[in-house]
Amino acid sequence: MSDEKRPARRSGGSGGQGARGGRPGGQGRRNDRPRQARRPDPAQASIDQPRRAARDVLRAVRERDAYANLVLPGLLRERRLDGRDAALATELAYGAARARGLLDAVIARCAGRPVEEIDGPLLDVLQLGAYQLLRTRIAPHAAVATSVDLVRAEAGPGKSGFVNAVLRRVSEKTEDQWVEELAPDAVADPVGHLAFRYAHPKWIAQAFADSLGADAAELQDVLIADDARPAVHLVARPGEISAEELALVTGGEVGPHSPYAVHLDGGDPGLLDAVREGLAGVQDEGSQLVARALTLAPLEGPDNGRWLDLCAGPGGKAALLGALVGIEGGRLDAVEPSEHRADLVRKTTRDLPVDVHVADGRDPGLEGGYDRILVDAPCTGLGALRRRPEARWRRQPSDVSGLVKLQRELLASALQLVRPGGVVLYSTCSPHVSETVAVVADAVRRHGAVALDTRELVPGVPDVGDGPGVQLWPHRHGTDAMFMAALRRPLDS
Ligand SMILES: C[S@@+](CC[C@H](N)C(=O)[O-])C[C@H]1O[C@@H](n2cnc3c(N)ncnc32)[C@H](O)[C@@H]1O
Repeated sequence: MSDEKRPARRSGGSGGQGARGGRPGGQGRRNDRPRQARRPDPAQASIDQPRRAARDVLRAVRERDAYANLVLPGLLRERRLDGRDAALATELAYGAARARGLLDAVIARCAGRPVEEIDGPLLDVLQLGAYQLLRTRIAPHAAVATSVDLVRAEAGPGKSGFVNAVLRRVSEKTEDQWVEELAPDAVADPVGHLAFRYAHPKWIAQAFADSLGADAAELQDVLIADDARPAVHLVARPGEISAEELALVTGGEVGPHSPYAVHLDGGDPGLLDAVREGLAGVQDEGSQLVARALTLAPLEGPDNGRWLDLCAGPGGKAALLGALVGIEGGRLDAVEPSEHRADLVRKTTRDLPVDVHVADGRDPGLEGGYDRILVDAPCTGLGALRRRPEARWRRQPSDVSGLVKLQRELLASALQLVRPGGVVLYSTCSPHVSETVAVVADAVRRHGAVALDTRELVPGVPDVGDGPGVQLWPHRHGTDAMFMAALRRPLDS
């Protein structure tokens, strides 16, 4: 792990000081009485708050299938953690959630048993401790002692002794040494080796390698990019504000690929006036390129301004398409089967010429004859793993086939709803070839759709693959790994 990704060594409190030797007033034997029996000591209570918060996030992910990035902000607010404490809690919770596979392999070796045989609450703390030991500069004695404290407070000294013993073993080697010892051989199984080293399930690393094809040497770069926190991308709403103006008022930088994109260094974009006033939204630059590609695709015959977004929730692309079709005097129909997500589309597209329909895109009950249709299909989301720390461990290879069936059906429906000579743009936030080129090839074969050279629809964007589809990558473009392919319905069909 590079130094800039490590939390700074802390001069006390939550970080570098050992809890045993370094506690304020903590000389000699530790007091083993339950926490509530101790004299309240605000300074001491604050020591473990970030780790408690991180532990509680891991627990929510394990017990309730919660999303770490949705649970953590609420916990930080509720417990009034901010500044360095909030940063530490975030680094530990997200870092441990991402690195789970690697951490579990090390923990299993040190515990002498599979992690499935370790109590869930203990495993949460072990993962947190192992993460600190292997991937941060937090002093080992602090990482171990604070983990022991977390367990002792809840489960008593017997279990904390187990945690102490396992983490001490973990601390005997560096991350590189553990990888050397536990990872599959780099020559015999290069993908398995990189997957282990960069803490990804092998099937996901293999999916990236398959999609990269001849460029699979870049696999390491993709896996590293997946662990980097994505920059905040804003979209300047066409007709409301230009990207240059938006950059000026937000202090951001105009994005390199989309004419609507502005990149911010960080901060909460929801607090920006431009976002609150609806002049701009938060949207990955790759998603902006997808929406724009649909608008640039050449039609046979005139564009009558009837556009359709067949999988619209929560409405990011519908908002961009709605603004663009509005400039031409047209309208967008937006289809979304989930009531809740359809509501989000309504909110995102208010004041735009967009009609939201709660319906199944496979049979939405709309009259055909559309000029342009976007099928931004439900997918595994393997191209946006960096946004959800635990997502890589939640997804299963068995998810793919059900999604592929739905993707094919949605694309077939779109090819029915588009007029002859009109264009369908199929996209996924996954680079898995079963969800991307294979779905498109199936549509060409079965429905006689004509594949257009989609590279021409992302002008100026380099390294998008050999065509006709376009594959974006975080390590090449700074975007999610979005795929897109434009298909035209033949005039004589
Ligand atoms: C990848 S998301 C779309 C993101 C959206 N285009 C945006 O930019 O905000 C896929 C959407 O398809 C919806 N969906 C799932 N099954 C569907 C179906 N049978 N027909 C239409 N949409 C469906 C999901 O609820 C989800 O909102």
